[in-house]
Amino acid sequence: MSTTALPDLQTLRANAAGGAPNAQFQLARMLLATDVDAAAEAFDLYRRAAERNHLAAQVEYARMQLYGVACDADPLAAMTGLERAERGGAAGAAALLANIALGGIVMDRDFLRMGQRLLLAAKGGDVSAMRALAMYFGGDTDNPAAMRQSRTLLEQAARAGDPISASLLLERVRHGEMTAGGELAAWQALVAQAGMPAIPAVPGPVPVDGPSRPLQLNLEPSLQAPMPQVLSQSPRVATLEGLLTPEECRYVMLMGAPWLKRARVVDPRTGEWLEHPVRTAFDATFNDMIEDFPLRLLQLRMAAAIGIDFTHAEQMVLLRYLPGQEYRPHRDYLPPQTLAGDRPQAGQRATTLCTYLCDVESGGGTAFPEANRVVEPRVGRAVAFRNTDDAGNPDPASLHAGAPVLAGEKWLATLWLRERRYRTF
Ligand SMILES: O=C(O)CCC(=O)C(=O)O
Ligand SMILES: [Fe+2]
Repeated sequence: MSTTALPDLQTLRANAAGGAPNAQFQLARMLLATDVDAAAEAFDLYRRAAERNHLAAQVEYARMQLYGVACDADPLAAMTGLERAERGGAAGAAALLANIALGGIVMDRDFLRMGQRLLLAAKGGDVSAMRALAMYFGGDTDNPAAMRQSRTLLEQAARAGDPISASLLLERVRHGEMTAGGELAAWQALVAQAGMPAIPAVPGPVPVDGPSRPLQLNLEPSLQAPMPQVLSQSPRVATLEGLLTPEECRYVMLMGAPWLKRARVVDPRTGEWLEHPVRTAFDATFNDMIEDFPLRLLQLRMAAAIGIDFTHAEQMVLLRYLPGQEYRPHRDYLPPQTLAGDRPQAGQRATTLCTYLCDVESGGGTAFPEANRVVEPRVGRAVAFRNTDDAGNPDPASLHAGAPVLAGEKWLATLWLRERRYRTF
């Protein structure tokens, strides 16, 4: 990141109009950060700078193409642009390509190549890649070398200004999984400055202090999931214990917390989104821009655990319930108007997977009245249920509710899985 002061807007505009790629890039970035209506202008500026071989502009231009900002989404064009930027040495391009590859739509799900790309990106200073590798190595709590590597990567990302990494380090210290070093105050300052919300305590395993094994970067085993335990056949309900690790739960909460707002529901008669007493929690949607490599990788595991490909998943939703908040009995399948407006070719929300991200002091179970079962929230546990019958028709027996939280907080990640592919990359 450049430490030199940015030129003023007028000078930038003049230089950008004169065709200077760096001015075009900086102006586009400034416009996107300050003016929601300037996306089209920024897109054009990035395109022009990208054509003149400005690497960071190539990455940002491709990002807009990938997410369909100020243009129709074009993942294939994004990939081509990113490969060009990667060849030029853009760390951000390598990280984004690894992200795209996880979808397995426009690129192969080549886990070895993804790992290499993350290493390259992290070496080049990309904080999202550092975080992704830190999460991967941090899963190996009985290998001291892996835990050291994980910590080093998080520290690097925190030094580069990433508040998520700083929060992850602080959570490890908070739960005695790691001793604080001299940078503790810097992490705290970073987290405070970013306004990171507090998350509930989710203690993880304390790393062992034994002999180290050699480090390996093999992402594929990250997809291994616990076996579903069937609770009911009709409606079809199953639970999965330990689908996410405690640190992954923290990760999901930290990534989503800044975006939480009062939840709304679809009016089944009009298809309109409304605030309603039926759902009184706070929610946040992990849109494409938030969905980084670790978030996509853990969704891949969640979907695979119930035999569905990740690409069928709608954007994951984070829910946070305070005492008294609940989600009254409802069904997850979409009314025809809503379905028609949101990728109808993907079909119904055939399956729901809810993963509890923390323990709840009291209350907050997920109730299935037709099955006479209640699933209690437990950190890392998931409950999966079918919303349609075998013929694909909405199944009214899929009725369920999030019971009121009585004490503590309930944080939950919900994945709604369509019958067919929903994602574009
Ligand atoms: O909070 C719960 O336990 C249920 C959540 C739910 O029904 C949903 O997210 O669709
Ligand atoms: Fe639901």
